[in-house]
Amino acid sequence: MTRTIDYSLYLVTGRELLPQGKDYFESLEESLQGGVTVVQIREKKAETAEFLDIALKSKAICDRYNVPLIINDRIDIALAIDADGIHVGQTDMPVSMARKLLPQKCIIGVSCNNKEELQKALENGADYVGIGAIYATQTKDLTKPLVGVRGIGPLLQMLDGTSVKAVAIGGINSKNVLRVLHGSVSGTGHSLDGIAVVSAIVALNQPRQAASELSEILSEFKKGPSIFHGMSSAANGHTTDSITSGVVSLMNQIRTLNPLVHQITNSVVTAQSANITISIGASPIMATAVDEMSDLATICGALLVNIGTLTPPACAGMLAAGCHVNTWKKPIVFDPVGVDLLNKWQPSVIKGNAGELAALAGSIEVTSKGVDTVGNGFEDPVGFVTALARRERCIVVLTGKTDYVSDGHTCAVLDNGHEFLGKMTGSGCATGSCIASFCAVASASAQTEGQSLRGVLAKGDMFLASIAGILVFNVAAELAAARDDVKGPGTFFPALIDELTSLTPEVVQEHIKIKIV
Ligand SMILES: Cc1ncc(COP(=O)(O)OP(=O)(O)O)c(N)n1
Ligand SMILES: Cc1nc(C(=O)O)sc1CCOP(=O)(O)O
Repeated sequence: MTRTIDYSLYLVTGRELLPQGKDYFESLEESLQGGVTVVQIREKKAETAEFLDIALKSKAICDRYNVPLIINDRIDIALAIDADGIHVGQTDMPVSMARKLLPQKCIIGVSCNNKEELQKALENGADYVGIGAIYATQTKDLTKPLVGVRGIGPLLQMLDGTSVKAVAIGGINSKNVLRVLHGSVSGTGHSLDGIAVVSAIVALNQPRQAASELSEILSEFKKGPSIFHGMSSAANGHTTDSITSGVVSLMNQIRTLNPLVHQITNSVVTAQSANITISIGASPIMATAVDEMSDLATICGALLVNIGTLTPPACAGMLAAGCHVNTWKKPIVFDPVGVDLLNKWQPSVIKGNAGELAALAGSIEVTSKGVDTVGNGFEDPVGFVTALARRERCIVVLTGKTDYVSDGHTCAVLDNGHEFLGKMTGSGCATGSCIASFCAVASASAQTEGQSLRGVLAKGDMFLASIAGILVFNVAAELAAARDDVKGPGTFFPALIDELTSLTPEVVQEHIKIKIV
């Protein structure tokens, strides 16, 4: 009978990567102690006798930990040591032939880089697939395009209804593993069965510690709450009353906390967004240089990435900033869309107008002219944002005359605002600054004592924070537009800044127009 394999933490060996002086067998044993669940012996340069010797000794060690052993490419070695299975690449022994040569109990894994290869692996009866390479790697010369985190989901979806398992491989380490796990879930909810690594364990002096850290992240991810690991508490049943009191609480905290909100935004609105951030009680920093991103991630409360007038340095800054901020488990608000960036880091909130979000979703229902949406928007905006939030595994905010906020389960429909906002450039960007500021407050004030944050992408209720950001901005806009000194869009903006500065939670509570669907 085929052995049941736990693919969670799949170690592929690489003797050439061992730190100087580290013994291979000692490293293997330590990684098993750290929580490796399956091992593949990959020897690209060893002669047969040496490969056999290593495989035999490795098998004895794996047996002691009851961990299955797989052999890379070589069926003869797999047979000789009674391995649990083999792993073949696209140019190795075909799966159907390997199946004939190996005992029935042996599992067969195949490397897949794209849909065609995966389809063939399925037809040929593979037991599992290694999807890669996800990121660039120093361990192997790659000949095919990177799959990227966002390329995994569509491949996993092809495994729906089959018993074929999947691991991701290539450049995965303790810093990016959570992004890989989160970002790869398919639209049908199919997740990876595990991750395969070489250098993230083998190249380290402390393989036990490295394996244990990865193992902990994997198990926390598996048992995490269903809604994006704490980014929304809406599934527990938000009502309009609970949202109102949550918004009041965030507003009460923002001026005391005065969170630093790092914003990489387009050049048209930089000063305006910074002033709006100050007026609501947060503190903006509009840095773009890559070198500053690591330090900024330690001190900022949240990051807003707003792609608009993209320049190569700003783009590099966005890439680096997101990775560092993810590491610190702080919120990222993304406005609106750069798929390459989403391969590298995970936003907590995606915010955009109908045209921008349609482009991200690949929908042709709505198009854009410049930054503006053409037409009336989506026929079913609630269904659209809810589905997109589920797919992107974060809060989605659709802005417009009516604003929609969803965490993939609950959708809040917000009807505050004023037509002058549509006549002011960058009002959407300013909403992003407000959302990011309240995300920073929600994150800083999240109660996480006694909870492991290993599997968590960002602390705090980002659903509530997004609603707070929109409400504060839109209620202030209503108050500004109603003032006697405001004659039109020109006098509106300074009045808006004044109203944001003096806005109280009580006034927001009085004006709030919200429906939960
Ligand atoms: C789990 C897993 N996935 C992919 C590979 C790569 O195998 P292959 O394509 O055969 O390339 P080489 O390992 O031969 O370089 C793997 N080994 N394991
Ligand atoms: C062995 C291997 N196969 C890959 C594939 O894409 O099929 S990537 C890879 C190397 C993975 O090493 P590391 O974890 O050090 O990046």
